[in-house]
Amino acid sequence: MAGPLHLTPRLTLTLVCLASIFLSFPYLSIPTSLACPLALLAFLCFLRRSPAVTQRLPPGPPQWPIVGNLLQLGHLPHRDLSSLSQRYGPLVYLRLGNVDAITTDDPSIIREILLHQDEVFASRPRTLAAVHLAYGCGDVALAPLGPRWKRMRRICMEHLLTTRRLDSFARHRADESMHLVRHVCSKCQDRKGETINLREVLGAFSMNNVTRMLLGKQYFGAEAAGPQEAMEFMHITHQLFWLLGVIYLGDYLPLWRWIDPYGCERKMREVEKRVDEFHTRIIRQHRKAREEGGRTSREGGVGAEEEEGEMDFVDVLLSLPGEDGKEHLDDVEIKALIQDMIAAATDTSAVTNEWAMAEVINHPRVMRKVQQELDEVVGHERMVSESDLGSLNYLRCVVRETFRMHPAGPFLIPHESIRETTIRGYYIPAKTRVFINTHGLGRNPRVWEDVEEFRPERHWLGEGGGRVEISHGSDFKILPFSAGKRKCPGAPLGVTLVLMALARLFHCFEWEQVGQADMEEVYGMTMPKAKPLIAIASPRLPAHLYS
Ligand code: HEM
Repeated sequence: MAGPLHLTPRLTLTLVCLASIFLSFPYLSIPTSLACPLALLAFLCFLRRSPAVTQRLPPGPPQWPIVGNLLQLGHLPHRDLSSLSQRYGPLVYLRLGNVDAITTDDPSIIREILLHQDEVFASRPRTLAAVHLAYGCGDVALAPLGPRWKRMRRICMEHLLTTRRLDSFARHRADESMHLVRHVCSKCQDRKGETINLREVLGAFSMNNVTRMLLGKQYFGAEAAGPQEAMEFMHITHQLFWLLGVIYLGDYLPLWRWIDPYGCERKMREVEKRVDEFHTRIIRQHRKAREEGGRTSREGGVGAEEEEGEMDFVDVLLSLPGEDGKEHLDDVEIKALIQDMIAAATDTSAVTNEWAMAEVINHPRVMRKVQQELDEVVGHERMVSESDLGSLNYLRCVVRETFRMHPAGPFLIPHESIRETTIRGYYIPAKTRVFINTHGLGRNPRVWEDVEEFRPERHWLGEGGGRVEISHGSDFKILPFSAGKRKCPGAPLGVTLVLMALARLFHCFEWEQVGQADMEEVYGMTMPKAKPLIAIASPRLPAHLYS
């Protein structure tokens, strides 16, 4: 099939295409002398693809040689894929470099993938970021389907994220909710009218809640671990999120991986090393504390069950037996789980809270209704507590609407098929990458009316309609925590952190927008606002409640 290579129109197109990648893709820039031989080699591979297979694939946009549809993905790929879905239908096929991919924003196709064919589609691609930043895919979130993922997920479900364990941290969460209120209060009382950077405030709230559970430490605030450690921790986690979110060309065109002109893989290795040192230190400190205590749980003469309830996650992991009769889990397994808990829990809830605050502050009508509900359910003589959250149905609609418009994971975490299959008669090859476009789903005009309008009432079940659920329903029209084997195991905790922060902030303060509302997003593993949310707060409850 691949004859002698003249400068045919197709080859010319190929080379033009390569030139445009070098110009347009931030992680590629290679000398032309290297580009040409690579281009020819990749071009031959392209020509060898069987047209018979392509014919049975789902519809999709025409592909460029070598890069396929990579150039169609800009800096907001979820929006680019939505446009393709609107044009080509509910199931779209793409060729991203040498990777087969499908995307969908349609509830029935999503149900097919996550429910009916969960066995086929519940794996993960082995990306370079996952290899470097998740201990060789040895964690839960980025691990391919298999016995190791199953075991690690079971540890999460049976030992870390159980209702009993999460209940045992309720006191810490209550402390952190009060700390959140005081943090904001200090800004509006000392310097009246001072603007508040809600990204910082909400980021610290999520981070402290997670590090208290995980490491037994608060990182920002009164009992903080120390400014240097906190800064280091924040810096590493930011780098980690950024690298996990990057669409790295080396994952799609491995031939060019070694060029890495912007040093992306080098950065991954650097962060990998720093993260590993950080985790090694945490484990060492915990082991030392356990040795000094001379036991596996805290002193004080309480019963073993009660003591175990007070262990932080690292303590729990250190106390678990390992595989094949080993006395303990391997350090690498513990580190991979610590890594997952930090990465999966902090950013998701902080990003959701910032979007919800931005939308509500931008819609004074919604803010009044949220506060009216809080005043009815909680009143003005006490703070909101976790037991109130189930009764705040309008606030729950606000969170649902936030997830519709601003899902924390715009593509969930991309799935991968383990074997070939068909969907609606279309052939889907093995190892196809699956981009379930939750951003596109929430703004799909075939599913929702007035998609750009923030209107929590659309989720209202009516008086006596029961509690508004925040995770997905059987209609798959909204999917904040996914479904099936890979669904988020931290959803109940995530919902509590989101509802609690919002309830406290709207119950305790009036909010005023600073400048123009700005609702632009940036793409990443999570999808934050492009600019941090800045607002002005003033207290609305009696002064003694803030002290
Ligand atoms: C508002 C908060 C949260 C949101 C919106 C969220 C959302 C998600 C989403 C969309 C996924 C990917 C599911 C898929 O690929 O199909 C996921 C996976 C995961 N989440 Fe969450 N999450 C949140 C909070 C948490 C918390 C608090 C924890 C743990 C403490 C957690 C732990 C995990 C883990 C371990 C996975 C990987 C599951 C697997 O691959 O088997 N998440 N989450």
